[in-house]
Amino acid sequence: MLEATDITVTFGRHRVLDRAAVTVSPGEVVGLAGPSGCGKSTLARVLALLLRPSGGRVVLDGQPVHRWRHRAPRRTAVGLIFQQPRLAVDPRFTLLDVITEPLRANRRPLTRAHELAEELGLTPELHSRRPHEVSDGQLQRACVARALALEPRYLICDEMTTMLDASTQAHLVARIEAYRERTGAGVLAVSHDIELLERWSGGNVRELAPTLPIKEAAPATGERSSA
Ligand SMILES: Nc1ncnc2c1ncn2[C@@H]1O[C@H](COP(=O)(O)OP(=O)(O)OP(=O)(O)O)[C@@H](O)[C@H]1O
Repeated sequence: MLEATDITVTFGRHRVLDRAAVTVSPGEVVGLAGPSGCGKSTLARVLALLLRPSGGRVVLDGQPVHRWRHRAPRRTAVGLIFQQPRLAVDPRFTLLDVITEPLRANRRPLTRAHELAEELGLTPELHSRRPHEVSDGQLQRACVARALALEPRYLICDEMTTMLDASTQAHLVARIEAYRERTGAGVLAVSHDIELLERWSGGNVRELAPTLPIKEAAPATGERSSA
């Protein structure tokens, strides 16, 4: 189980999350909805172990996460797919490099990259192209393949299909569903598209409420100006 409880995240004076909570069980799809700016992506990054919260705790399969900077194998337990693939890849990489990167970093057989490319519908002529030579949909397919490469136990899909057409969206959701059914992975799907979340999660959707901005701290009595 991937559990985040009492998560508080503050950027400067802005409290983005205030005791937020979400839990994803193995094999489950959880939808995460909420208005723009309420902190969905921030919570997704906390769950993906990329952002250390100011407060609260994350527990991964019974183990509390303490060492946020440590590149331990548990990092590979949670895969993350971002909304904008162009911001999520090195522009010098070919699509095959994108998929191969986590395999290489974790000393896994690279042959798996070709299988993943095929599963995601990336034909061989696309493998050697760089991000500027492919469509957003083709690049996102490579990013999904990259996220699946190390067979994560949990997958966080942050607005994964927002910018894509309906058929590419359906294809990517179907690939992740096939992966979930085969491996029993848990999925957190973040989106503005409530219909997509309802359909994908079978109605298992959490709504994240926006927090109020932190109020200016009142000056202590003794420090009050005489003006
Ligand atoms: N690294 C950061 N530094 C400062 N502020 C940040 C940072 N990351 C996010 N924020 C702010 O936190 C708030 C929540 O951002 P977040 O991206 O989590 O919202 P969201 O609910 O995913 O929004 P959207 O649905 O529009 O993608 C926003 O006001 C954003 O500007």
